[in-house]
Amino acid sequence: MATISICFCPYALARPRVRTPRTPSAKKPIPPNPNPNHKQLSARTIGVEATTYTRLPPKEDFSLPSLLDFSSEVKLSESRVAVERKIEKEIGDLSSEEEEEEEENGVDGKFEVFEGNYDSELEDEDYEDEEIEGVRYEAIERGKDEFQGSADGEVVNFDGNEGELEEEEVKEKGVPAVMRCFDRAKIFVKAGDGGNGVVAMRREKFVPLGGPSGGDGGRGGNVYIEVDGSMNSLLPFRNSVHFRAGRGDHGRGQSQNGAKGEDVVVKVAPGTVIREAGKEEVLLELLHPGQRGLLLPGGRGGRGNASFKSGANKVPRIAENGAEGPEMWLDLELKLVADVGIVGAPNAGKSTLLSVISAAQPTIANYPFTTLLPNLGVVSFDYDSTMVVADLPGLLEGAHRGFGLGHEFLRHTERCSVLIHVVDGSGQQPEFEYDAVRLELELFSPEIAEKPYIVAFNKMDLPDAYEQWPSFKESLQSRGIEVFCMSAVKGEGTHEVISTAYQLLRKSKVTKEEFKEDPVDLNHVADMVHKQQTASINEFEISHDSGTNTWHVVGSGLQRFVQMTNWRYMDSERRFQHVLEACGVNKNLKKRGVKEGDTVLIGDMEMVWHDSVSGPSNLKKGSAETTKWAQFK
Ligand SMILES: Nc1nc2c(ncn2[C@@H]2O[C@H](COP(=O)(O)OP(=O)(O)OP(=O)(O)O)[C@@H](O)[C@H]2O)c(=O)[nH]1
Ligand SMILES: [Mg+2]
Repeated sequence: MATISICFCPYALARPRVRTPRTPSAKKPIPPNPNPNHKQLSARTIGVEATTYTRLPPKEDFSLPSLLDFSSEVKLSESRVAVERKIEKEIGDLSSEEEEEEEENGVDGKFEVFEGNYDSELEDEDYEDEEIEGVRYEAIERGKDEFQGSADGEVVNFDGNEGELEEEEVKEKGVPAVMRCFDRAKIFVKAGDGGNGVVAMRREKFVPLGGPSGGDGGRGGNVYIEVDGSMNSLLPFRNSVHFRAGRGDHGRGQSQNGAKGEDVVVKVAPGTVIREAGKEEVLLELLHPGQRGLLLPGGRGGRGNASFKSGANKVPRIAENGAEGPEMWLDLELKLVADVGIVGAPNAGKSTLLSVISAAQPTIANYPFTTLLPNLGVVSFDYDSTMVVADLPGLLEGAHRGFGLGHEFLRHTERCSVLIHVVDGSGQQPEFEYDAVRLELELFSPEIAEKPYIVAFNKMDLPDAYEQWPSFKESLQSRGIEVFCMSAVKGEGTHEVISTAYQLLRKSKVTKEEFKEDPVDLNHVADMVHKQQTASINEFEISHDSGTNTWHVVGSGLQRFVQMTNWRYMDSERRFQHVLEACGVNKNLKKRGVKEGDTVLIGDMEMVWHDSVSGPSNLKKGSAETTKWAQFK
């Protein structure tokens, strides 16, 4: 008689910035740059008011002793740190250490297995040591842990994988963590495993031969993804990375099925784009608050022995493990959903404008990069006419090469329909400032540059701006650009700016509605996973590693069958042999020339092939060949 061997194998797998003095008396001439192409840094002092920066001074300027002597010199890195600290404080415990890994969702798994009280005659008939014609595999228990899962409730350990991925993550240098995490996140989601089915026999007074009564395991919890209108960043994912749905309860005696595992809902901000980690293809794009989709369906519960009862096998001693819930790492990227985006050089007055036109209270201060993260505000005109406006961090010349901060956030304008370009009218060269920012937008994305926009010439309350306005206006108008003047601080002229933006928005909305797309299916990822889960057991591929005499049988249906086989029960092995025979694995292997002693790998299972010497005459009543096994679903 042939020996069968089955063994389990573990599855592997500062920039410095110069601030000009604020008091007129402290004005210092800006040193000429030796580079003729270098345009003068528009850093100047206007009373106690703003200084607009359109570019960072070249590095060598910082080593000039004359500049180092400035008593009022402030380094950007310092101001950035200060502002960052402030932001971290605002968002509460975000600066605290990384959260401990969540507790594993495993179930203690203390369930009773009822066995016994079955007809001894049946036992003799059904459970004699039978043989099947052809080949057989022998189980070798390689590690206790692998088996423990099926009996005691699995505690699934993902640490290996997670660790690897986290280690691989390359930290972007130069961008503070709070900014990196504002609109990007990497999360791990896992649907719950199904609960195990059990073998139990009904033992009741006056009910002789009660028969099998082992209940099925409960289905694992699902992972849902939902758009939460109150969120406007992905910062919460900085502290919680792992989302695991609950495991289904195991079945119990008296035909009691296990309860379904707890679902988990991952809440994201409107405008979040979801990709599988490391891949380009977009899985989901979530735009509207309240949208909800099923991301990963929970694993099926394993069947208990009551489900295996049939005419030919009245007392089955077999139960399945619950199916493992699917898992994946996801890259989340947020592109804010705002109707209007305010862009411009640092310190131009963008946040001031937002604070005047909406109830938003962004931080406003007379230094560049006050705004480190985009701010959103809602502008209401009437009861039903509102628009969402985003104030973005300032843009510098060279932003596309990584200068300043604004470029990091330009992608948030991708979803805006209209842009308001704020120019600091009191700057030395407002037109140059305008052109520099415009160029950056074009370099970032031609699509953004094509969006309708208006120019708002700000700080008209200052004499310098007032003086420069006529020439600026003339120059831009001659280029066909719509330009407005305003004083954001005083709230003068802002209404014209914002109403024009609203008119443009309405126009673009009308055009967009003409091309309305079909409603999006948010469950398609789950459908894809479900399709994989229900793949036919007959679909598999066999590959051969001639060097090591190893055969790999790959097929998701077959692999799931192997994972759900609970070797603890005596009929499991017979069913296993039967299924491999029935789905054609044995036949295919023989056809491909498998030899005695070769290793066959199916999923996590390692088996040794033995040519059986037994023939058809060895088959006995109740053997795997004659027993009708419940179909594997
Ligand atoms: N006089 C005058 N000052 C203004 C006006 N608008 C803004 N400011 C000042 O300009 C400075 C910068 O304003 P912010 O609104 O923080 O500028 P910002 O464009 O948001 O700057 P970043 O966030 O650093 O890019 C502040 O000191 C404001 O008080 C204005 O219309 N007139
Ligand atoms: Mg700002």
